[in-house]
Amino acid sequence: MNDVPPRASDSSASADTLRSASVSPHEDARAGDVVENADQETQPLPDIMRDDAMDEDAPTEPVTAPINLSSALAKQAQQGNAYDSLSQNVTTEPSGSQPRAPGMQAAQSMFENPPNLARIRRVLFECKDPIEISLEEFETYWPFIDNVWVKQRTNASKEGHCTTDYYMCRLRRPTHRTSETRPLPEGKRPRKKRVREGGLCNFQIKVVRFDGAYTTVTIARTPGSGSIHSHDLDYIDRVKRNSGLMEFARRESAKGYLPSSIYTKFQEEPDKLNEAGGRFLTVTDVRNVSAKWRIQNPEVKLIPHDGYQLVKGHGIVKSVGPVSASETVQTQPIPSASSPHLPPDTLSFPNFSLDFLQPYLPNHSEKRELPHVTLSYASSMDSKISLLPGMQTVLSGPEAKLMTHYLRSRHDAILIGVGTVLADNPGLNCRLEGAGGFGGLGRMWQPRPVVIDPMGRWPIHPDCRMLRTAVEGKGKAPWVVVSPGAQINPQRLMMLKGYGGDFLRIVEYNQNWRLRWEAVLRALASEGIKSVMIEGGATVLSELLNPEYTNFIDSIIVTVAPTYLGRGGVSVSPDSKLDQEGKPNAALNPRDVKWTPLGQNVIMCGNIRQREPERPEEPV
Ligand SMILES: NC(=O)C1=CN([C@@H]2O[C@H](COP(=O)(O)OP(=O)(O)OC[C@H]3O[C@@H](n4cnc5c(N)ncnc54)[C@H](OP(=O)(O)O)[C@@H]3O)[C@@H](O)[C@H]2O)C=CC1
Ligand SMILES: Nc1nc(O)c(N)c(N[C@@H]2O[C@H](COP(=O)(O)O)[C@@H](O)[C@H]2O)n1
Repeated sequence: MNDVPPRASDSSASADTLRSASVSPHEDARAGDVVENADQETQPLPDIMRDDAMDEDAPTEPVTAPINLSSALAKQAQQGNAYDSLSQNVTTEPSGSQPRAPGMQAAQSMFENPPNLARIRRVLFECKDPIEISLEEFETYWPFIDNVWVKQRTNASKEGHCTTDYYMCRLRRPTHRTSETRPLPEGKRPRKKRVREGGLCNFQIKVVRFDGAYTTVTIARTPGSGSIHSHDLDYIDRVKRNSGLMEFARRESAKGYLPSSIYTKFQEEPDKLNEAGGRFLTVTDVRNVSAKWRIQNPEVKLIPHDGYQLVKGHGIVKSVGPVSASETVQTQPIPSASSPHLPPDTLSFPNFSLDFLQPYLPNHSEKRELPHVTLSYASSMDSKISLLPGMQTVLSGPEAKLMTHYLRSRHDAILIGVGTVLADNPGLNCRLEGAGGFGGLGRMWQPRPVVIDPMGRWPIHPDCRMLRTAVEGKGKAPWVVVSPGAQINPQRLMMLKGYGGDFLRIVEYNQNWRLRWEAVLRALASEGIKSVMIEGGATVLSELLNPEYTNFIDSIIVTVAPTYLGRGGVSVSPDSKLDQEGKPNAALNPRDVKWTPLGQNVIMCGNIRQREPERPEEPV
């Protein structure tokens, strides 16, 4: 694990924050931080309980005791909520199966894929970002993608809690002619095996397993790895079959079925077979699996599946005629591919291009001291973001809403002021299909909500949407930025930590006795946050559009709605500015501006801070 940079928060460089040991090991850490946090996570409860800033005598809130995310999920599983998390889905209805009408017989399917298999195979193939998943998820999905990888070595930590397996893409390893490496038995001809030069793909990953109360597995590219494979997943599926798929074949062989019958049954469900990586499965693959089983069971007479027969010269053919009218069953309308496994609030991934956003988005490979900051909000024609103070107002149409959720997925954190939390009780998660909790693994694509609440005014409790979202595995728990004067009693602190959230205390003020934005951003950077999308509200946005902050703001993405909210509305507007001669001047002019219509809205994108020129990727 030497190649994971230590968290800056472990050094003394970070701002004075309340963050310390996490009660919920898997939720608090960013993917890839597992081992570095390991010691922290097993420490006794933090000293924070004795912090001077705490009001130990303050009345306690009605708290349901510190809650650990995994036990919360287990609790929900017992309650039968099928939509709560991927780990829940793993044990529920498999993907590809269709709803059955009452009384309908179970379909004669030979194999059942785990939910969302195609998408998850792609995620585990691309490894775009480090991903932290439960052991159960790992054991369910890894066999279906193990054909891509060849293990290079394994490292185990001294205490044995952490094991790291290093893998390279199969196409990096050369293959040899059998006859060149091994003498052949007499009379046996060499197999016509295609020789492959090594080094065709420089993709390398590590799989870090951390054994604790809740065992997690983190999958991440290693520093020397290329950023993408030099080929697609189909290419590897053609070269080698994965072991999840072959396990289906092995199980069926062990029931004594003919390889050609097993192969035929696979081919009857081509979508499911493709989903499992079996597009290039051959009858020989199945024969090889069956032959292994036959060595132990030579006496068994192999048979075709029910409803099939072996016809000499034709192979396996269906032996039954069409189903008679009395046997037909009215089925429910077929839902879209994976919808039975997704929460009802899932948003479909935009089917329109969002390429116009690209120049304004964070580039996480860029080395920088402070996070990339994007201001993103929705405004009326008269620059109002809500009808009245404290009133949530919808200004984004459906397309712009999808865009906002996409933007959330592209940032490490989403920041808002306490005024917005009190007005909107927002979820601040990414609800696009494919995000963690919405068909994706772990907390992938889920940003960290950050709330600026200097005085601790937010009466945070388990019913807040942000905490519910975290418990349901649909987002991360919030970090609340407070000043030293905030009254945070220990129960409140422990509750938030129990959900995987935390308080960050900032002790630096500006001349107006407001928290210094630079200190806030530095504290976030020290916690590993590389990009922040600031959504609001009016006070936060108006302040950050002032000249003293333009150096901290990279880009601005405003959704403009075709409506006037009127004078009573809440405006986003920086302070007025005068030029050197004292004449009124524009307060801020974003650069590289692009206007893009999206449904009924227009999206204005612009840069504020001068951008560093993009650096070419370092050679490996
Ligand atoms: N259309 C859109 O895109 C959006 C609309 N909104 C709307 O905006 C409205 C809320 O706006 P608003 O009331 O201005 O609230 P904000 O969300 O801007 O929160 C303001 C509060 O945050 C704290 N704060 C902000 N900056 C600092 C700082 N530098 N130092 C210390 N504290 C700071 C202060 O808390 P304290 O007072 O405790 O000192 C301040 O009063 C709502 O109606 C909401 O619906 C919100 C987001 C997006
Ligand atoms: N982009 C955008 N368009 C609007 O019309 C809005 N009202 C907002 N509001 C912001 O989104 C938050 C709600 O988030 P959830 O849907 O609850 O996750 C709200 O708090 C504002 O920050 N944004």
